[in-house]
Amino acid sequence: MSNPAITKWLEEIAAAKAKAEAKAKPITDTHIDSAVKTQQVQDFASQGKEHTTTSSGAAAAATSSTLSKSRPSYGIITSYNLETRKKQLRLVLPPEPVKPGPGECCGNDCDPCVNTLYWQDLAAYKDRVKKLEGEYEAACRALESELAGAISSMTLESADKTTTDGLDKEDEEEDETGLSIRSYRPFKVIKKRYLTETTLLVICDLPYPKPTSVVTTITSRHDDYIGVNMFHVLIRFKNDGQFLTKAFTPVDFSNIPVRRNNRSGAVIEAVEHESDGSMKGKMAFLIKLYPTPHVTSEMFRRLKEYDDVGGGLDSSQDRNGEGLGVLYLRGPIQTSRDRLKNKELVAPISTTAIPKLQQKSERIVMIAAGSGITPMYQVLRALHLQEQKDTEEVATRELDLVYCNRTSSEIWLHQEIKEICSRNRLDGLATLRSRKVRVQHVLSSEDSHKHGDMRHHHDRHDARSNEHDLVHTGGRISLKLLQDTLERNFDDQCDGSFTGTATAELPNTEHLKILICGPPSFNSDVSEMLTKLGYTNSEDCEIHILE
Ligand SMILES: Cc1cc2nc3c(=O)[nH]c(=O)nc-3n(C[C@H](O)[C@H](O)[C@H](O)COP(=O)(O)OP(=O)(O)OC[C@H]3O[C@@H](n4cnc5c(N)ncnc54)[C@H](O)[C@@H]3O)c2cc1C
Repeated sequence: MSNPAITKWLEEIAAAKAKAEAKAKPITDTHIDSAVKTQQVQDFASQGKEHTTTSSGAAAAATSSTLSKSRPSYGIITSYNLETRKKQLRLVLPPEPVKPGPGECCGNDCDPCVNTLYWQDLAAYKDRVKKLEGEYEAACRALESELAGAISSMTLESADKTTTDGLDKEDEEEDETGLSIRSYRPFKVIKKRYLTETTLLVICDLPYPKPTSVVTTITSRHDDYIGVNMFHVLIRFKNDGQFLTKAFTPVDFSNIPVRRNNRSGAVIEAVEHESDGSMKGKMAFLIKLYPTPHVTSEMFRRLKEYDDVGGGLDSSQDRNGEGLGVLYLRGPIQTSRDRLKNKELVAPISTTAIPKLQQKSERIVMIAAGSGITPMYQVLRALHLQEQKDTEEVATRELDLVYCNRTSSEIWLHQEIKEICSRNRLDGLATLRSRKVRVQHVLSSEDSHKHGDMRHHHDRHDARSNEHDLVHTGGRISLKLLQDTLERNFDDQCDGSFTGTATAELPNTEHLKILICGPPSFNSDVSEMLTKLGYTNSEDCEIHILE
């Protein structure tokens, strides 16, 4: 004969278990990529120890009625002890956050930095533990007073709530693209291709963030700050047990119009040719490879495409350390320097400065070297998207790109930049038609015979479009070149659309934004030159060094 009281207890426990499992299911079946799910669980499991406290009854003999074992559960766990035939409560504390190890901070003063995240997590963890302990004490007291009778549904409710609350909150904070700003997650490498000996294209299986999540501000004419659109992603490797963290700026190849008869040299061609469009809109990185020994380059050389590795996705942290088909990413992130400027600039622009700035024509001068083109490309893409949405007449806008490399074979995104800067409509897509665009290439080690002995060699001139690729050979970026660019001192090879002044004085109707991105020595050289030329941060001139 079964004891009706025990039967009732067991029924209540089964009901509570079913309820908890039903609650757990949507979390386990979240939209996040399976790789991400595994990593989440693994993160929890590996990043701290679970602390358990048991109340009432022999814990060893207890048959626990907890949440699904497929996910970690924290909080007050209710179980039924078959030996003592008594209900018991157990407090399972969440894992304590783990202090970032050496190499987990990339040193670029990111926001948020892993160390900041750790201290925030630790403070939140302490609060959570304090709260849980308080609730546990209250639940134990309630249990003692209720021990003779049926379990209070209130207590169970509270236990369930405590157990899932924290996780629900974390889930709400998930970025819908699958990238997380707080933790590293593994993503499959779906394409690895050497574009040249020193340039590697890596595409991961996650969408490039949607314009709404990263480039919203540029779509509003009221927010004139270009910098908010630029972001990078941290890639973390594990090498010989040590973390190696580096920043990379993703490139977006979705909706780039590439002329069918003019595709040579285009990165997008390398991608689309082989993938039937399946790579479009994915997170792509262009990686500059340095000669051996260079640890970061070596990690990328060892990386494989996921399909070549085979087997199921193993989210082990060592997987990418072994060069297998997974990259651990965290982002999107802005550099702190950029962020500070955002704070400084957004406030005045969003209030009284708006009408004033709107009257001014906008000019952007981008000065890049090597892999420093990637954030500039983000700006070009953002402007391109903006123009696709713009239906109204726009104020006069000008854009200059000065791109420095050693040789023409090292130019990244050459064709893409040409296409995006074209005034023509291609495949039904508007490009930067409303801007006057000039692209200048500075090739320090280019064979001077190739382009003749010219400082300003006019490589291409098409009066029907905005494409004016000027090529300067046989020298690095100079004061003269910068001055000519900023003052629009171009010779008559241009189509006449640049008719600016010949003095360093800015026309008071113009708002100038200068963006600089290259190696540290390049950034400081260009900054010094700008100062010499009289260009400093002011109401009419913003200088952004992206580092
Ligand atoms: C916000 C941000 C975005 C970035 N985006 C990109 C990007 O999109 N693509 C990209 O490729 N990089 C990008 N970088 C640079 C990247 O993060 C690395 O810094 C770069 O790959 C150099 O690697 P490292 O820091 O390990 O080099 P380090 O070993 O610290 O060397 C620093 C520099 O020394 C030189 N050097 C070192 N070893 C050698 C060698 N063997 N031969 C020749 N020169 C050498 C190189 O100029 C190198 O950059 C970005 C950096 C930042 C901060």
